[in-house]
Amino acid sequence: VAAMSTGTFVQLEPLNYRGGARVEPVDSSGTEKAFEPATGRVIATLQCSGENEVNLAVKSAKDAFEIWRKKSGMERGQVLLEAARMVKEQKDAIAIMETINNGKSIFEARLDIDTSWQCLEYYAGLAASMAGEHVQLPNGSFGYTRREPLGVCVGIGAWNYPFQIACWKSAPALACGNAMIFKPSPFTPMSALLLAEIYTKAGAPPGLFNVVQGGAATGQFLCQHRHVAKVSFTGSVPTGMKIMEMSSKGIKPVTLELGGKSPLIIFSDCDLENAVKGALVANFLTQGQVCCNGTRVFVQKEIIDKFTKEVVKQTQNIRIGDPLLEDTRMGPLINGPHLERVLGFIKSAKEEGATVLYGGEPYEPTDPKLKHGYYMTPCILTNCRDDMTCVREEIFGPVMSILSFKTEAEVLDRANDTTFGLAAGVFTRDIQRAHRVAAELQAGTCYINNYNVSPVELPFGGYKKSGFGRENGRVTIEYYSQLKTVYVEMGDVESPF
Ligand SMILES: NC(=O)C1=CN([C@@H]2O[C@H](COP(=O)(O)OP(=O)(O)OC[C@H]3O[C@@H](n4cnc5c(N)ncnc54)[C@H](O)[C@@H]3O)[C@@H](O)[C@H]2O)C=CC1
Repeated sequence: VAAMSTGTFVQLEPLNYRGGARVEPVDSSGTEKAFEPATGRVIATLQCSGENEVNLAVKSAKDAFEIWRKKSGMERGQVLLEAARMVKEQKDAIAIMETINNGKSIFEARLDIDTSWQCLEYYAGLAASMAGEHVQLPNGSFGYTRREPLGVCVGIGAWNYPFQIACWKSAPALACGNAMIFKPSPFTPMSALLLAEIYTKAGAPPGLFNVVQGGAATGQFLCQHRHVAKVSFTGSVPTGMKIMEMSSKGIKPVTLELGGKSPLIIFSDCDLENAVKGALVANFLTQGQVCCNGTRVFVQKEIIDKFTKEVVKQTQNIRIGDPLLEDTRMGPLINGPHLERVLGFIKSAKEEGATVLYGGEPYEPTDPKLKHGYYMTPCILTNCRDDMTCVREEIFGPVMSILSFKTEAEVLDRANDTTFGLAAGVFTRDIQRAHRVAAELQAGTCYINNYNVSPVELPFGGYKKSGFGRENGRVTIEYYSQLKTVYVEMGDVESPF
């Protein structure tokens, strides 16, 4: 599918997927360009799907749902398991596609594909054991519950983890017996198609997983469609609000995975080497474009100088460049406007009195073919205050803000003083403090002595404005199914009439 080196990929096939095959949309609501961030090349001009195409996709998904909902959990699990096997088998090709379209290093893209097939495997396993309850009632009567699918679900994805988001949404949806229509971000239209092809080859009925390309207009057609039962969204807070509002008109349940400005708290009794590594992992994966990043790094006063020195040293060593090269650890940002936005945050940080200890500049790799890519050096800010823009707002780029604190009570207050609540982290050797702090942090995921590890067995999702509903873990079954109660009368009807 994909060429092996940066600057050579050409998109030839249609980018919508409907009824088990790639198709061109029957109508359009405009066009969007997708780039190769490493070179700035346009690699695809998308036809954004119009209302007719969305209607066809929903119709096709509905047909597949009628077949799929009647399968046993075990049968559904077998298809998911085969799909997981194929993702694993095609890991390199999928990772290359992801790197070309997103810009993250091939090293990281491979890790994303690992969590993707693991997610498929995990829900394949759960599919077979989904069941209701039997409840005994007076006089031999009884009731039972059936865990039933919702119907046609819509997944809307962000551009930072295109393939992984498609898997995290579709695996639990399909395991529960739903069909899914997935709309990738128009910046990253490519890799969801590879997943669609895999599902079909693995034995999913045609239409069970359709891909519809487009931006806001296409997303609205999907959310407003009367035969769509649920929307699962990953993206920004403002768009999340719109999704919820649209879905409310149809009383449709939503899962919202939104942004964050997560705190990472480093106590003086920590293992410093691990804390430094943790801070880098919390800030610089995927060029810092990660929703759960721990971008507010609170460091206890006694160790802040030592910690900062080591963080800067290790940040300087991050190899930036062609993301398809094996030893690259940081690629380009997603596009030009986003790079400008991130650099703008650094400018305002300086104006508000922060010190740039390292990085935060546009970067031009030596390879001439990368000249028009969207690279920057990762940035460490110190002398930050809680009221600065760089500390309050989600930057979604490789920018770490270091803040000093004295006491546990103080840092908890400051860490929780945000409208977001996606994740949080604490580094300490004091086991009681670790759990006490984790219990007090207002966040959907709290890491103790690590950061940004997301095993599929654990639920992931937000508190506060970071959203609600969960992805991964057992609990996600609840978000893709509904419970039917069946009452069974064994005696006669007693009527007051
Ligand atoms: N909590 C999480 O799991 C994650 C959250 N994010 C958040 O996503 C944001 C970055 O992603 P972006 O793609 O820029 O976010 P975005 O909100 O601009 O777009 C997300 C998706 O929504 C679609 N969309 C835009 N307007 C729409 C509308 N009116 N109706 C329906 N769909 C619409 C877009 O085409 C795209 O597919 C960041 O704020 C980040 O924090 C990103 C990744 C993971």
